[in-house]
Amino acid sequence: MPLSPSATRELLAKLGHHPKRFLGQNFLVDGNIVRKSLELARIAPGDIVVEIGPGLGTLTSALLRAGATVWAVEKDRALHAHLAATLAREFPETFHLLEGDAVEHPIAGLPSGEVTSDKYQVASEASGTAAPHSAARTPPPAFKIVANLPYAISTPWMDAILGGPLPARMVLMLQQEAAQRYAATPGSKQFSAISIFLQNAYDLAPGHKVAAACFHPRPEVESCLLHLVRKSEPFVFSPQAKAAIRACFQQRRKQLGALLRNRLPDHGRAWLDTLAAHGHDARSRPEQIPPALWTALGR
Ligand SMILES: C[S@@+](CC[C@H](N)C(=O)[O-])C[C@H]1O[C@@H](n2cnc3c(N)ncnc32)[C@H](O)[C@@H]1O
Repeated sequence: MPLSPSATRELLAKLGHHPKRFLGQNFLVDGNIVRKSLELARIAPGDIVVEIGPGLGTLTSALLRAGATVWAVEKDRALHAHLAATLAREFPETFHLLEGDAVEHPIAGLPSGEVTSDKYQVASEASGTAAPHSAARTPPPAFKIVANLPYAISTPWMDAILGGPLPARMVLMLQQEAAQRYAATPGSKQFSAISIFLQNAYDLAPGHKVAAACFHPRPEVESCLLHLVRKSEPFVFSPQAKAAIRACFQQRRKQLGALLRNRLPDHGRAWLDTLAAHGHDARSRPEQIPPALWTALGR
């Protein structure tokens, strides 16, 4: 599989394929980054790995050769056809390739029954409550995600992933701006709803900056390899709680009391009481509230 810039250019020429900007087609051409991704993800034979946008198959090939079973979703029809004719033939048992959109298929068609359990209780739609998982239940078989993401879809895709089932570990190539938003702390400009959803489910290791020269063609934005490990007690927000939090951040300079008055059945009173116990009040602004305090919204 291609790794060097020249081998990548040759393969693209042979396929008559011009990288599509709107699909974020910046292919990895650096063996160290591929190795680092597998190392951070602690890939071992028998692992179940989801990959988003396998492209020319550079990461995919390394994952398969390391003995992982890979479930991948690729939107580009021509690249999907190329992978179907090459890697899918070479690894008929362990490579599952889907043509489609990763936002619609966030875990690439991996049967959720194989990895889901009732460990993560997403709140009931009717009650709008969210509950953490019970540690007493049998954990589901772990799966991991390793991907050089198309940057345009990283946040809607991440949002879909955080609805569960939750991968045990994720190693993601992201636009640096997105990585900063995911890891942002309260009070910073980047702190947003996705920071809260993500940080309540995952521990984030400091990201590694990745040079534009590691891709062909070179992206115009900065890239970052982010490593996320699922918390021992991850919290999955209900759709209602997510909507309320997103609405708060759309007017992030407004006071919480005013923002929640018409959003929650009790005008947000119960939640504001919890905040008060932690030194915040109705005049606090959404960007000041730490991620863990938002989990009380749905309880
Ligand atoms: C940054 S490239 C990564 C390619 C390859 N994994 C690599 O590292 O060289 C992103 C890939 O995602 C694919 N892609 C873009 N949007 C997608 C979407 N919505 N769903 C699935 N794949 C998508 C692109 O066609 C491309 O192959």
